[in-house]
Amino acid sequence: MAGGKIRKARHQQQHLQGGIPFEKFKGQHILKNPMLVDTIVQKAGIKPTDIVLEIGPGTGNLTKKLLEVAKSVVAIELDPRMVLELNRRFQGTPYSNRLKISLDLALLLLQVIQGDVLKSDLPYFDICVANIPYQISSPLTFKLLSNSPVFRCAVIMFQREFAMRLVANPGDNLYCRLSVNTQLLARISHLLKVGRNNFKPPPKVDSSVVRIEPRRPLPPVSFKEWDGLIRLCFNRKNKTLGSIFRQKSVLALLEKNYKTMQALKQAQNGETEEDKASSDDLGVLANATEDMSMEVDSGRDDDDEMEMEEDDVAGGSEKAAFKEKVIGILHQGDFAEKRASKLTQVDFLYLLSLFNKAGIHFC
Ligand SMILES: C[S@@+](CC[C@H](N)C(=O)[O-])C[C@H]1O[C@@H](n2cnc3c(N)ncnc32)[C@H](O)[C@@H]1O
Repeated sequence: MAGGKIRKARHQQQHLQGGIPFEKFKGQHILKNPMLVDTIVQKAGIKPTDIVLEIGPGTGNLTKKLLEVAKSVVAIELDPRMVLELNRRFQGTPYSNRLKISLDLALLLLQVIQGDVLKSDLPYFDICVANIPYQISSPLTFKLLSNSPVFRCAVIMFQREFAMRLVANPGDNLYCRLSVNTQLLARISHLLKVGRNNFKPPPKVDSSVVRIEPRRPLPPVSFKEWDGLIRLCFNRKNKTLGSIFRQKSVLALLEKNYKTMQALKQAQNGETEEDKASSDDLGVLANATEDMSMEVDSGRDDDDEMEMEEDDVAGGSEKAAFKEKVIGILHQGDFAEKRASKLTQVDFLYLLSLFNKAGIHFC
């Protein structure tokens, strides 16, 4: 019993830095390998004129190196104990002029902001460098990508599997809605594999550092439309698109959207809808709290049951005609026998344009 208590105390002791016990639910895994910190900072390509955004500075191991190469660092940290530790660590050092720490959010001079990055307005930054808590990976990525003004690049540590999903190509096992959506908005490259022993305490998973460079201009597509199509296609990514688009529920949704759009057009006296990527569209992304990171194919094998057959259709000539229209579009682009798991960005853009031209929308 006493031995158990001692073991427990030793175990907790391992997880202390500067007297702070780390809290796993806040993703507190501190970088303990200085060479790794140097490599991340070097790969980020920071210029002396850059303002760097760091998310989750923790006890400041990465912050210290960032301050050596950047013009300034703005850090957003959830845990007030860490903010105090940063304060303690940098006060009275040559860095303290460059990293002004204060809990007073009213002052514009603040460069460490205490708060939840997902709920904070992001300050201006040229480049983001961060070892983040993995549980916010997906919403944080889309929050950054919807940020305006656009930043030059983000160099971020993610859980390895999340990183591999970000960079996955058509045909890869991990190619998914997350890959297609992020690659629409950014160029993404894998920089570095990081083993779990580089952290204190070590997480249960391996990690990777990834570079994210926002695309500008954005492809001329409404993100809401795009994500509507991608979500449908990747719900069962290994099924043919013909099979997905024959499902009753899919046809019913598209027909409803189609009729709404027709009615709107009539109301607007024949005005045409233009599908542009607008800041409004990206605003949708910023509010996306859903996590699309680990979505998997629903794996259902019930295509035949779900499909809408002609004689199945109640009062159905209108519905049958709509189904024919949808399947016609798939054939027109040679998509009926293809699967989302193998389609490229260009394929999806073309498919969306065919649907939209026919007045069929996904949101
Ligand atoms: C993986 S640790 C990284 C610490 C430090 N950057 C390092 O590399 O040693 C993640 C940090 O993010 C902070 N954090 C967790 N959730 C956050 C959130 N929603 N917004 C801002 N910071 C958060 C944690 O308190 C923790 O300090």
